[in-house]
Amino acid sequence: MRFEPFSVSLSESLDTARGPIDSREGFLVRVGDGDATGLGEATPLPGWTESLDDCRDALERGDPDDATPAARHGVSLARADARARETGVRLCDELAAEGFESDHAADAVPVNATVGDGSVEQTEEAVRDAVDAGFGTVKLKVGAQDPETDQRRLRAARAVAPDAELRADANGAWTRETAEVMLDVAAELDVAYVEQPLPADDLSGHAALCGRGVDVALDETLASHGVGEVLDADAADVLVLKPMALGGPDRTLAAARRARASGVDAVVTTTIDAVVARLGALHVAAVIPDVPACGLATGSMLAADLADDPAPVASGAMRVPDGPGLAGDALDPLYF
Ligand SMILES: O=C(O)CCC(=O)c1ccccc1C(=O)O
Ligand SMILES: [Mg+2]
Repeated sequence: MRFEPFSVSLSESLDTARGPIDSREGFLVRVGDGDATGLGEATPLPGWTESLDDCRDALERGDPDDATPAARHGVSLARADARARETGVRLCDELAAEGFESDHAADAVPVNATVGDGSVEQTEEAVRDAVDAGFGTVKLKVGAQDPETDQRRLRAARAVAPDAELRADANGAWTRETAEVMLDVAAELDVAYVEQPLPADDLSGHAALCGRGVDVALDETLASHGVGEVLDADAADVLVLKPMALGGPDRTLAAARRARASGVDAVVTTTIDAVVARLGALHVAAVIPDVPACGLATGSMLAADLADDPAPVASGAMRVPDGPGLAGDALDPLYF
């Protein structure tokens, strides 16, 4: 296994209730050689994964595990890519063959637009742009400002996007009292789900919010408590699966399977990764039958990427690249 560091900047910072995300640092991971070379990416984001230092240490020692999910993701993705390339199939077909309920992966995945925190006017403009670009689903970052401003932002979004599926992601910012008020407003505006309304550790608080007329999705809680605990606590209607935070494509599909078996839906998103991990997440999403819109439309947030995007967003969806592996020969310059 070989790895090398990279850094990519966002063209505009993504403002969230946990602060802005301005750039992403990580490692490109390679395993094998020749036609059986596989490519992976380890791009840690503290809060969801280990630190950059701990990620590098785990890759250097060659022993990434569940305590270093980004490092494990890099290696697991590279190995799966190598297997797919050796077999001559798309990564998603290789992953499907390894066992979801179907052995058939989709050719395209619906994706949501991601609208960062901002003024009511900025929010309105970004939602309008997303609808004009063909997105059927729009996710708003909320929780950084006062609840009244977020309510105005949600109302403005609904007004300019009457037919869109709206979602809101509070990144754990609210108290239980604020969350109750905000979920009631979200229900009135027919918001599909509110993601991480309460801090990650508040399993019982989230369980109490379920059934208020708007679905509850959990993201950060999965990184700290794991899928089993969340499902056992009936704390979510939807799981937000980030392959980088869960330790790789294999772990992500296992989580999706467990969620579906419990009647809980699963969407796949990125931690705003570079092209390799973004494509990996796209292949994972393609394996989940009838996956709802996923948070994978994050490539356009990067000022520059490691390679041209082989799966650009068009009309609110991403086409899964032809294989073999992640993207056929489109990423050739990154393999060596
Ligand atoms: O889900 C999306 O639309 C994009 C991804 C996203 O919001 C995100 C990106 C980086 C870190 C955290 C998050 C998050 O979902 O909270
Ligand atoms: Mg989230």
